[in-house]
Amino acid sequence: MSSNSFKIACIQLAVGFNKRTNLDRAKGKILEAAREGANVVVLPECFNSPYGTQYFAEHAESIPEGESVTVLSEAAKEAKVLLVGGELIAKHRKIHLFDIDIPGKIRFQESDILSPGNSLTTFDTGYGKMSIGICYDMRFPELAMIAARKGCVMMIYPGAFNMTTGPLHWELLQRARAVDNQLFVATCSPARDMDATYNAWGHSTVVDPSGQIIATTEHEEAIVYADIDLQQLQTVRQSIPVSMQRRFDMYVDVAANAK
Ligand SMILES: NC(=O)CCC(=O)C(=O)O
Repeated sequence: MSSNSFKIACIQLAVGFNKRTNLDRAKGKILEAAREGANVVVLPECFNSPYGTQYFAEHAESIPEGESVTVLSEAAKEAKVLLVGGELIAKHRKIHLFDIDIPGKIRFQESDILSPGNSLTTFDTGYGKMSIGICYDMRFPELAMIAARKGCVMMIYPGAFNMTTGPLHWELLQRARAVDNQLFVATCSPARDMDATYNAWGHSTVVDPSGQIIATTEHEEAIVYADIDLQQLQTVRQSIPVSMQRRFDMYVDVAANAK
Protein backbone atom coordinates (compact mmCIF):
# COMPACT_ATOMS: atom_id res chain seq x y z
CA MET A 1 0.00 0.00 0.00
CA SER A 2 1.65 3.27 -1.10
CA SER A 3 1.56 6.42 0.95
CA ASN A 4 0.41 9.49 -0.94
CA SER A 5 2.93 11.91 0.42
CA PHE A 6 6.52 12.00 1.55
CA LYS A 7 9.34 14.38 2.29
CA ILE A 8 12.44 14.27 0.13
CA ALA A 9 15.83 15.65 1.12
CA CYS A 10 18.60 16.29 -1.44
CA ILE A 11 21.92 16.56 0.33
CA GLN A 12 24.18 19.00 -1.50
CA LEU A 13 27.27 17.59 0.13
CA ALA A 14 30.69 19.24 0.47
CA VAL A 15 32.98 16.53 -0.89
CA GLY A 16 36.76 16.33 -0.45
CA PHE A 17 39.54 13.84 -1.21
CA ASN A 18 39.25 11.60 1.81
CA LYS A 19 36.70 8.89 1.25
CA ARG A 20 36.09 8.10 4.93
CA THR A 21 35.61 11.80 5.75
CA ASN A 22 33.12 12.08 2.90
CA LEU A 23 31.19 9.04 4.09
CA ASP A 24 31.09 10.22 7.69
CA ARG A 25 29.91 13.65 6.57
CA ALA A 26 27.24 12.07 4.36
CA LYS A 27 26.05 9.90 7.25
CA GLY A 28 25.76 12.94 9.54
CA LYS A 29 23.68 14.76 6.92
CA ILE A 30 21.46 11.71 6.33
CA LEU A 31 20.68 11.52 10.04
CA GLU A 32 20.05 15.28 10.12
CA ALA A 33 17.61 14.99 7.22
CA ALA A 34 15.82 12.13 8.97
CA ARG A 35 15.46 14.22 12.13
CA GLU A 36 13.82 16.88 9.92
CA GLY A 37 11.29 14.28 8.81
CA ALA A 38 12.71 13.22 5.44
CA ASN A 39 11.55 9.84 4.13
CA VAL A 40 13.63 9.78 0.96
CA VAL A 41 17.19 11.09 1.02
CA VAL A 42 19.36 11.67 -2.05
CA LEU A 43 23.15 12.03 -2.23
CA PRO A 44 24.97 13.64 -5.17
CA GLU A 45 26.86 11.97 -7.98
CA CYS A 46 30.33 11.17 -6.55
CA PHE A 47 29.57 11.59 -2.87
CA ASN A 48 32.63 9.62 -1.76
CA SER A 49 35.10 11.23 -4.16
CA PRO A 50 35.75 14.53 -5.90
CA TYR A 51 34.35 14.54 -9.44
CA GLY A 52 37.23 13.95 -11.86
CA THR A 53 38.41 10.97 -13.89
CA GLN A 54 41.77 11.06 -12.04
CA TYR A 55 39.98 10.23 -8.76
CA PHE A 56 37.58 7.51 -9.84
CA ALA A 57 39.85 4.46 -9.71
CA GLU A 58 41.16 5.29 -6.24
CA HIS A 59 37.66 5.81 -4.82
CA ALA A 60 35.91 2.98 -6.68
CA GLU A 61 34.54 -0.03 -4.80
CA SER A 62 32.80 -3.31 -5.32
CA ILE A 63 29.10 -3.37 -4.70
CA PRO A 64 27.86 -4.47 -2.21
CA GLU A 65 31.10 -5.29 -0.35
CA GLY A 66 32.59 -1.78 -0.36
CA GLU A 67 32.97 0.63 2.51
CA SER A 68 30.55 3.16 1.02
CA VAL A 69 27.69 0.69 0.72
CA THR A 70 28.33 -0.55 4.24
CA VAL A 71 28.40 2.91 5.84
CA LEU A 72 25.44 4.20 3.87
CA SER A 73 23.31 1.08 4.34
CA GLU A 74 23.85 1.45 8.09
CA ALA A 75 22.95 5.14 7.88
CA ALA A 76 19.78 4.37 5.89
CA LYS A 77 18.73 1.75 8.44
CA GLU A 78 19.46 3.98 11.41
CA ALA A 79 17.69 6.96 9.84
CA LYS A 80 14.82 4.76 8.54
CA VAL A 81 14.93 6.42 5.13
CA LEU A 82 15.06 5.34 1.54
CA LEU A 83 18.54 6.44 0.50
CA VAL A 84 19.66 7.15 -3.06
CA GLY A 85 23.39 6.57 -2.87
CA GLY A 86 23.09 3.84 -0.28
CA GLU A 87 21.86 0.72 -2.05
CA LEU A 88 20.71 -2.00 -2.35
CA ILE A 89 17.15 -1.99 -3.47
CA ALA A 90 18.42 -1.16 -6.92
CA LYS A 91 21.70 -0.37 -8.61
CA HIS A 92 21.90 2.18 -11.42
CA ARG A 93 24.97 2.56 -13.60
CA LYS A 94 25.18 5.78 -15.58
CA ILE A 95 23.99 5.00 -19.09
CA HIS A 96 25.22 8.09 -20.96
CA LEU A 97 28.82 8.97 -20.22
CA PHE A 98 29.75 12.64 -19.94
CA ASP A 99 31.99 13.17 -22.96
CA ILE A 100 31.84 16.77 -24.10
CA ASP A 101 34.13 19.39 -25.56
CA ILE A 102 33.04 23.03 -25.46
CA PRO A 103 36.04 24.88 -26.90
CA GLY A 104 37.61 27.27 -24.43
CA LYS A 105 35.22 26.20 -21.67
CA ILE A 106 35.18 22.58 -20.68
CA ARG A 107 36.35 19.24 -21.99
CA PHE A 108 35.48 16.08 -20.06
CA GLN A 109 35.79 12.46 -21.14
CA GLU A 110 34.28 10.02 -18.68
CA SER A 111 34.72 7.25 -21.21
CA ASP A 112 38.50 7.48 -20.70
CA ILE A 113 38.00 5.63 -17.43
CA LEU A 114 34.37 4.49 -17.10
CA SER A 115 32.14 2.13 -19.01
CA PRO A 116 28.42 2.80 -19.26
CA GLY A 117 25.53 0.93 -17.72
CA ASN A 118 23.11 -0.71 -20.10
CA SER A 119 19.80 -0.79 -18.32
CA LEU A 120 17.08 1.48 -17.12
CA THR A 121 16.55 1.38 -13.38
CA THR A 122 13.14 1.52 -11.74
CA PHE A 123 12.30 0.43 -8.22
CA ASP A 124 9.18 0.17 -6.09
CA THR A 125 9.02 2.15 -2.88
CA GLY A 126 6.30 2.69 -0.31
CA TYR A 127 5.65 5.94 -2.22
CA GLY A 128 5.31 4.54 -5.71
CA LYS A 129 7.73 3.51 -8.40
CA MET A 130 10.81 5.69 -8.99
CA SER A 131 13.66 5.81 -11.46
CA ILE A 132 17.25 7.01 -11.39
CA GLY A 133 19.44 8.69 -13.96
CA ILE A 134 22.91 10.02 -13.26
CA CYS A 135 23.69 13.58 -14.32
CA TYR A 136 24.36 13.47 -18.09
CA ASP A 137 21.53 10.89 -18.29
CA MET A 138 19.17 13.83 -17.70
CA ARG A 139 19.89 15.13 -21.20
CA PHE A 140 18.25 12.07 -22.74
CA PRO A 141 14.46 12.49 -22.60
CA GLU A 142 13.82 8.92 -23.69
CA LEU A 143 14.92 7.50 -20.34
CA ALA A 144 12.51 9.63 -18.33
CA MET A 145 9.71 8.94 -20.78
CA ILE A 146 10.13 5.19 -20.53
CA ALA A 147 10.21 5.49 -16.73
CA ALA A 148 7.00 7.53 -16.74
CA ARG A 149 5.30 5.02 -18.98
CA LYS A 150 6.34 2.27 -16.62
CA GLY A 151 4.45 4.15 -13.90
CA CYS A 152 7.20 6.10 -12.14
CA VAL A 153 6.13 9.03 -10.01
CA MET A 154 9.58 10.54 -9.73
CA MET A 155 12.90 10.73 -11.57
CA ILE A 156 15.90 11.22 -9.31
CA TYR A 157 19.13 12.53 -10.84
CA PRO A 158 22.22 12.66 -8.66
CA GLY A 159 24.40 14.97 -10.74
CA ALA A 160 27.33 17.34 -10.93
CA PHE A 161 26.86 19.92 -13.66
CA ASN A 162 29.55 22.59 -13.97
CA MET A 163 29.93 26.35 -14.29
CA THR A 164 29.48 26.27 -18.09
CA THR A 165 26.57 23.90 -18.60
CA GLY A 166 24.96 24.45 -15.19
CA PRO A 167 23.66 27.96 -15.78
CA LEU A 168 22.66 27.02 -19.34
CA HIS A 169 20.88 23.73 -18.87
CA TRP A 170 20.59 22.32 -15.32
CA GLU A 171 17.25 23.89 -14.42
CA LEU A 172 15.92 23.77 -17.97
CA LEU A 173 16.53 20.03 -18.31
CA GLN A 174 14.93 19.04 -15.04
CA ARG A 175 11.87 21.19 -15.66
CA ALA A 176 11.64 19.78 -19.17
CA ARG A 177 11.80 16.18 -17.94
CA ALA A 178 9.08 16.98 -15.37
CA VAL A 179 6.77 18.66 -17.89
CA ASP A 180 7.37 16.11 -20.66
CA ASN A 181 6.36 13.30 -18.40
CA GLN A 182 4.26 14.92 -15.68
CA LEU A 183 6.26 13.48 -12.86
CA PHE A 184 8.36 14.85 -10.02
CA VAL A 185 12.07 15.40 -10.66
CA ALA A 186 14.73 15.71 -7.97
CA THR A 187 18.37 16.60 -8.65
CA CYS A 188 21.23 16.47 -6.19
CA SER A 189 24.66 18.03 -6.80
CA PRO A 190 27.77 18.23 -4.65
CA ALA A 191 28.44 21.67 -3.16
CA ARG A 192 30.80 23.86 -5.18
CA ASP A 193 34.49 23.81 -4.25
CA MET A 194 36.47 26.48 -6.08
CA ASP A 195 39.75 24.75 -5.10
CA ALA A 196 38.71 21.55 -6.86
CA THR A 197 39.61 20.69 -10.44
CA TYR A 198 35.89 20.56 -11.33
CA ASN A 199 33.59 23.24 -9.99
CA ALA A 200 30.09 21.85 -9.52
CA TRP A 201 27.14 24.08 -10.29
CA GLY A 202 25.20 23.09 -7.16
CA HIS A 203 21.56 24.23 -7.23
CA SER A 204 20.06 20.90 -6.14
CA THR A 205 16.37 21.19 -6.90
CA VAL A 206 12.97 19.53 -6.75
CA VAL A 207 10.44 20.13 -9.54
CA ASP A 208 6.75 19.22 -9.50
CA PRO A 209 4.82 17.51 -12.36
CA SER A 210 3.66 20.87 -13.72
CA GLY A 211 7.28 21.97 -14.11
CA GLN A 212 7.43 24.34 -11.15
CA ILE A 213 10.44 24.42 -8.88
CA ILE A 214 9.25 23.62 -5.38
CA ALA A 215 12.62 23.67 -3.62
CA THR A 216 16.12 24.70 -4.57
CA THR A 217 19.35 26.21 -3.26
CA GLU A 218 22.52 28.02 -4.36
CA HIS A 219 25.96 26.38 -4.52
CA GLU A 220 27.01 25.98 -0.88
CA GLU A 221 26.53 22.84 1.19
CA ALA A 222 22.83 22.55 2.03
CA ILE A 223 19.95 20.15 2.38
CA VAL A 224 17.03 20.85 0.06
CA TYR A 225 13.71 19.61 1.42
CA ALA A 226 10.43 19.24 -0.44
CA ASP A 227 7.06 17.83 0.55
CA ILE A 228 5.79 15.64 -2.24
CA ASP A 229 2.05 15.27 -2.69
CA LEU A 230 1.44 12.44 -5.13
CA GLN A 231 -2.18 13.54 -5.67
CA GLN A 232 -0.70 16.29 -7.79
CA LEU A 233 0.21 13.72 -10.43
CA GLN A 234 -3.44 12.94 -11.08
CA THR A 235 -4.46 16.59 -11.12
CA VAL A 236 -1.77 17.57 -13.62
CA ARG A 237 -2.22 14.47 -15.77
CA GLN A 238 -5.99 14.94 -15.96
CA SER A 239 -5.79 18.64 -16.77
CA ILE A 240 -3.33 18.29 -19.65
CA PRO A 241 -3.58 14.61 -20.63
CA VAL A 242 -0.52 14.41 -22.90
CA SER A 243 0.33 10.86 -21.92
CA MET A 244 -3.00 9.71 -23.41
CA GLN A 245 -2.61 11.94 -26.45
CA ARG A 246 0.76 10.75 -27.63
CA ARG A 247 0.82 9.56 -31.24
CA PHE A 248 3.18 6.64 -31.06
CA ASP A 249 1.87 5.65 -34.48
CA MET A 250 3.63 8.80 -35.77
CA TYR A 251 6.94 8.40 -34.03
CA VAL A 252 7.42 4.66 -33.94
CA ASP A 253 10.58 5.20 -35.50
CA VAL A 254 12.87 7.45 -33.74
CA ALA A 255 15.02 4.42 -33.02
CA ALA A 256 14.63 2.76 -36.41
CA ASN A 257 15.50 5.99 -38.23
CA ALA A 258 18.36 6.90 -35.97
CA LYS A 259 21.63 7.30 -37.79
N1 LIG B 1 28.68 14.52 -14.34
C1 LIG B 1 28.08 14.78 -15.46
O1 LIG B 1 27.54 13.90 -16.11
C2 LIG B 1 28.06 16.21 -15.87
C3 LIG B 1 27.02 16.50 -16.91
C4 LIG B 1 27.01 17.91 -17.33
O2 LIG B 1 27.63 18.78 -16.72
C5 LIG B 1 26.20 18.26 -18.48
O3 LIG B 1 26.28 19.42 -18.90
O4 LIG B 1 25.49 17.41 -19.02
